[in-house]
Amino acid sequence: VSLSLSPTFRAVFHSTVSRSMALSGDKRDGGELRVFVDTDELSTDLADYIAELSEASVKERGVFAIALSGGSLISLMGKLCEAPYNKTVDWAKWYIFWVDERVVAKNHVDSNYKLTKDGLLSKVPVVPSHVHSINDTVSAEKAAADYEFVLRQLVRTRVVSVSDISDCPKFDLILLGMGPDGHVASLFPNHSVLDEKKEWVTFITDSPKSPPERITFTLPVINSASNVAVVVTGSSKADAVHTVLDMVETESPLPAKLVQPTKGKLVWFLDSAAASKLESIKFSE
Ligand SMILES: O=C1O[C@H](COP(=O)(O)O)[C@@H](O)[C@H](O)[C@H]1O
Repeated sequence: VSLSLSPTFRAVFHSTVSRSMALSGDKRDGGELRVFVDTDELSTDLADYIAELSEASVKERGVFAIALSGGSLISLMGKLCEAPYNKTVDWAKWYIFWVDERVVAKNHVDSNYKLTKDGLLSKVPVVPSHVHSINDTVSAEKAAADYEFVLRQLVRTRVVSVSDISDCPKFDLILLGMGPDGHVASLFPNHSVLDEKKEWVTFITDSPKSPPERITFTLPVINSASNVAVVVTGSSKADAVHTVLDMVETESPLPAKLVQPTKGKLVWFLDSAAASKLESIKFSE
């Protein structure tokens, strides 16, 4: 696909740049790629995407269980706080979780909870008791165990669905960002946590990105979701995007490449800077 960013092409650009991604060695149809001219257009489509999934899930199950990452994702979700979404989304039916969290106080500048509260949750009418953040008064190990316990209760009562092929929770939507090193959630390259198969929530104390202590959903939980979106912007991530989506051989796969929902739907949202090194997409002025 060769694309140009001419004004007449803009509308076509974000709606038709879609290709089937082969995400593993087998022949599964892997997912959808959406590329946007800029972060503003990406944010608009992301808000639509989340609102549509929320509506479908509330219709089907009566609730919407969504797990959020921190980082740049939260400001990219900002349009949800504006019209029409602030009024049309059924916020009272949302149950909110964190895919990963830094083990710091909830009012600490590094807290993913604080970021989300300031940037999103304080601006829309979510129900406080539906917001499930970690216990910030205990060790990383205990915080992960406590969080998994809470999750197990909510799976038991079906606030969060359960996978029909494993005992894992099946979130209606998991939203991920990706770092320039290819990490997603707090799953970092070459870290043993990538091999965790039994736990739903685990912890690390040696994150290469500060702060060192974090809790994170494991890959089996992420890959059991009904929908997973990976939202990536900026040129600093273009190499990692190319490595993952163009399936460049690496000694060990980048964590983002291991995001392969077993039965769910995967969508990558990229701005043109993040997509700039993709082989099948050429940009010109
Ligand atoms: O440390 C983290 O980084 C990733 C990526 O953040 P971004 O700012 O580069 O988008 C984020 O998804 C994760 O939740 C966070 O803990």
